[in-house]
Amino acid sequence: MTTTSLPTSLGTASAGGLDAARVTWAAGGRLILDGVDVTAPAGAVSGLLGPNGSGKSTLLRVLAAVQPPADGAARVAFDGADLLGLPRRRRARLLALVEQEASTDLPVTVLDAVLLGRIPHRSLLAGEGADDRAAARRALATVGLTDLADREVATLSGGERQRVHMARALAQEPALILLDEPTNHLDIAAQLGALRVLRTLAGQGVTVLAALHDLTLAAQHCDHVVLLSGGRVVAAGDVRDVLVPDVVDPVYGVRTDVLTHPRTGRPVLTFSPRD
Ligand SMILES: Nc1ncnc2c1ncn2[C@@H]1O[C@H](COP(=O)(O)OP(=O)(O)OP(=O)(O)O)[C@@H](O)[C@H]1O
Repeated sequence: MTTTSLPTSLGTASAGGLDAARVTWAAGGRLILDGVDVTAPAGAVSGLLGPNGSGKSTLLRVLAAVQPPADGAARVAFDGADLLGLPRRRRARLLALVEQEASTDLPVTVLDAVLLGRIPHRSLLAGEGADDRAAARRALATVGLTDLADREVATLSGGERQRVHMARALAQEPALILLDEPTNHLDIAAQLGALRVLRTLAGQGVTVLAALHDLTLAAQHCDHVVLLSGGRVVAAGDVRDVLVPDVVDPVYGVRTDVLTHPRTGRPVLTFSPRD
């Protein structure tokens, strides 16, 4: 496992944000997450960055209580509540997880798949109501899938499926959304569309934490980033502080040049092999 000892400036979660500390997870006798502290401020888009295998997906799954932390020292607070200790149904009303390889082979229509996001909001024995269908339709419209509502999910392209996952999470109307590579499979316009949806959610006060591989995309669209390497946080904070060669180069084993975006003034990163 790679470990790096770069300066870490942890951002501070504002009230209502995600604030996790000492998150550890192990598998096969190996420490995959090694005491991770991560914050995601409310009303902001936070990016979770790091090389392949650095622990991004694992961290998102532990934060979402899909897999338990390795020990009781972990604390995952959201809006002041102990997220891991909440009853499952209450947690499902608060948080949505959009996974990278969510199962899509069920013989269901796009609309039915998105309606699954409404389950936490329904009483146990009730079927879906008009409110649920309206929320699902809104979510489909937001990701541009209205015309595909009646198609079977199994017949969709990779990018269309990715948008179904996003729509299901939107239909859930969460206060915290965790996304694993939400731009995976998406063309450039669709990537911008997905990031625009996240920005809109943040504008509504939702806490957004998204694992991203594209550092320039993160630099353009994230308010705050957390960089993982070898299961540890090596830096966190404003993109202009974290996405700099001194931090990025040792983590990714590349040479980074940072340019300035002609329209936004934000960093654009280009990479060369390290000689
Ligand atoms: N159940 C498991 N058993 C053994 N090792 C695991 C398990 N789950 C994850 N790992 C290992 O933990 C490490 C972190 O995996 P994870 O999927 O969290 O990384 P990631 O940063 O999301 O990577 P990528 O960018 O490639 O998606 C990897 O080395 C992976 O092989």
